[in-house]
Amino acid sequence: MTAILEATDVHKSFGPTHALAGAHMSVSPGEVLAIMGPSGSGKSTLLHCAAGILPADSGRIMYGGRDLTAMSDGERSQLRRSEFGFVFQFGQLVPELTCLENVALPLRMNGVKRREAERRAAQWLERLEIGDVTKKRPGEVSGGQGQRVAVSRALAIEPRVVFADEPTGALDSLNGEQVMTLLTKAAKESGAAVVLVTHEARVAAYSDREIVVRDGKTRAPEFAV
Ligand SMILES: Nc1ncnc2c1ncn2[C@@H]1O[C@H](COP(=O)(O)OP(=O)(O)OP(=O)(O)O)[C@@H](O)[C@H]1O
Repeated sequence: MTAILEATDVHKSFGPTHALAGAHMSVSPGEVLAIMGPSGSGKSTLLHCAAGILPADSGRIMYGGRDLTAMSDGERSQLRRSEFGFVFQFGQLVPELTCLENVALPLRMNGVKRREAERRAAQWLERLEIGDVTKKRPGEVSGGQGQRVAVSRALAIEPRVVFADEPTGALDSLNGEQVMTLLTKAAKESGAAVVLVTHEARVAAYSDREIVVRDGKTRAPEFAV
């Protein structure tokens, strides 16, 4: 299938650190891609560049036929808001809002009216099997429940690509497995592509395909030593 997102020969430095030195990745609709590799190898930097959060120094990032690197900051943030979903390891929920309001927030930012946004948010919380947390604030739910709220929030806008950076990094293995099962199932059902950064093989096992980053360069795992 044609890739929805494709990064080619991406370079990115932070001062003297060459975080990416010729990285490639591509993901198709409905596909779960795992980006693996040791700590500091450049996995998160590749995800951030591919999602248009960080500007690459050079290389090409094509999303649905458009070059992300040629877009204005405004166009890129509009794209992130309306077509990309994000799940990170920590601290992504707004502590003052209820779980329901957290999930409804990206919909509200895309112009959906409050009542409709909260109706859809409640459906997502049900799908992620946490319908009972709607009125609670993030500080009042468990780590596993909080991560499911984060997944609900990422999926609520029905994104075409979900970027997940160590989404289970702060969870025990049972909660981690549940979050990965629900995330990949919900993404598959909606035809979204998933770009998953992890250094754990048991998390990467949920992917359809893996690439490995070493010293800022990517390769398929069979070539990695
Ligand atoms: N904002 C930044 N400023 C300076 N250096 C950075 C920044 N972000 C990343 N780096 C450096 O770039 C390199 C790649 O970092 P990156 O976070 O992409 O690695 P990673 O593979 O995701 O690591 P980890 O698994 O530990 O999260 C590292 O040497 C890191 O220290």
